[in-house]
Amino acid sequence: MKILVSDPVSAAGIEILQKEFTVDIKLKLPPEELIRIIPEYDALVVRSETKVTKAVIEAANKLKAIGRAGVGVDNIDVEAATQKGIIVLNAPEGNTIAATEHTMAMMLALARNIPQAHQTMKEGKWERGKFMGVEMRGKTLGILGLGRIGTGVAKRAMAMEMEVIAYDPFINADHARNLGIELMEVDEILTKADFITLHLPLTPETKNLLNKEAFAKVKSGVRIINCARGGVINEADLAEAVEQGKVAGIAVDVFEKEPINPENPLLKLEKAVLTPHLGASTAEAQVGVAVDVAHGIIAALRGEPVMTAVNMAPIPAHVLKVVRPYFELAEKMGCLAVHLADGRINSVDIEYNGEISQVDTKMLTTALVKGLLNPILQESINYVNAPGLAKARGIKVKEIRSKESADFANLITVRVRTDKGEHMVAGTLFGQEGRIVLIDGYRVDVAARGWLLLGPHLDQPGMVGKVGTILGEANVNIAGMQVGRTETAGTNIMVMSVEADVPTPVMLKIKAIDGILGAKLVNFNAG
Ligand SMILES: NC(=O)c1ccc[n+]([C@@H]2O[C@H](COP(=O)([O-])OP(=O)(O)OC[C@H]3O[C@@H](n4cnc5c(N)ncnc54)[C@H](O)[C@@H]3O)[C@@H](O)[C@H]2O)c1
Ligand SMILES: O=C(O)[C@H](O)COP(=O)(O)O
Repeated sequence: MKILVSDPVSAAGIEILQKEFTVDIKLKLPPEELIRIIPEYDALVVRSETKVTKAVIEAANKLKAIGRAGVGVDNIDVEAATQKGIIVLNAPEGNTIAATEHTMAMMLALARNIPQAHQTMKEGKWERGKFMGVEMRGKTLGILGLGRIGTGVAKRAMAMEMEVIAYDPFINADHARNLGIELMEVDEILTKADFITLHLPLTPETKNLLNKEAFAKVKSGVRIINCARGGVINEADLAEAVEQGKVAGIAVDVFEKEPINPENPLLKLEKAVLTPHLGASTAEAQVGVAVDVAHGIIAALRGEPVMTAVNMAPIPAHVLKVVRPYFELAEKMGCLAVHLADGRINSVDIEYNGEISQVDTKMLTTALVKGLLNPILQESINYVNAPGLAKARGIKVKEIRSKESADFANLITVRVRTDKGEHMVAGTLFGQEGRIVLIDGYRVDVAARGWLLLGPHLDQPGMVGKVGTILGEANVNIAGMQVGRTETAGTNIMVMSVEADVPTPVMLKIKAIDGILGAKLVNFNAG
């Protein structure tokens, strides 16, 4: 598989990718060139410079994953990617400290006019009277967006004896209070804060959050720091507020257009401290995000769940710990169930019994649906597109969770209903190994790997021998065999692990044996 890296990403991440894939590094690609070459690639790795537009995504016929070595994904058309089943993942934690520290540096530089004073020194001047600053201690800092970076800034500001207030509608007020931060609405922050710092993503909701109307409400002499995204503040309105003296100064790292347009009004302001999007520019952060994004890309290309995907529901760590060992089993169970089923699938019920039912099992359900669709659809199925593809095919997926579990500590049961009948498979973990323990009500114990030949048959002598003879004549080795029985005698199921694919003519011979009630071959290696 081939990966394109189109922005500067640390060698630490590239080397991880190169161990498994061919990696092309092509920087500063013009948009039309990116569109031209993207069909060759299975994954794309970017930072904030490459614009992954709808047109790029439409041209990307092989693309399975887009990795962002950093946090903000506003340069990627996530919706278009989701519609195409492309996983978009980021590296949200690697640059948190770097961006937090840059914010503090910008705030202090702004409060003490450091860049402006430095510039006069370089010009051979000694202008002590010109650069009167303000202290941070005792001032109110308003934080817009109390996520990873916002919280880091809050903690550091409190160490400098600032009062911290914050706006974040998605943060629990008790959580904020425990940190010593009072949550407020934006307007209240505008009227109270001496310093305002932004740590919000750029989304349709946050675009132009600080505009002319907002600047009309701010405390006169407020200082504003933006190390989040250009576009969250309207630059023209900000420049006007600074020129009018309503805003005493600004420190800005991110711009509506990057690289910055030479006409940008912020460039002309004396009371502006500006850096060219350097928030994540530390050696440590770049290694961190590159390594994290490399692991995310590898997981995505292997078809495993991606913990940092932004177009999949995130899985909290305590849930992940419980469900992670079951991902592969769930996927294989889906694969087995779809092989058993004849006809059009109407619904899939997945029941979780035991301890596992006590956590959110949505991602396991997605794994199972992925395994179920993989053998029947041409396109590549992943954790992003599986639920949508099932829905588009009219398959109703239902989860049932119950703490009760009769014979096993944990059991996953899938029932597939088609227009021709119903089939079921149940599985559990023995230690770390996934085992299938029920097939259509027959008690079995098989590992879900390799090739599995299933032969429901009449409970009469000689059945296994006849199948074994046909396989032997076809030179197909049997690695393991068992017969599943139900309480009610009459029919059994033979389950054979075979060491190679069974050719169709051989399967037809097996199906034709008198007493065999339809044989199936499941290839767990596929997909
Ligand atoms: N300058 C840089 O180099 C640099 C580096 C890293 C991150 N960033 C930017 O900083 C932003 C924040 O990063 P983070 O790691 O703290 O992310 P985060 O996801 O941890 O925090 C973002 C916070 O914003 C809040 N939020 C989201 N939508 C909101 C809305 N409509 N109104 C109010 N609050 C909203 C969320 O609840 C969350 O708490 C990123 O989105 C990125 O754009 C910039
Ligand atoms: O969102 C981010 O992670 C930062 O803005 C960093 O962007 P960069 O990777 O382009 O430096």
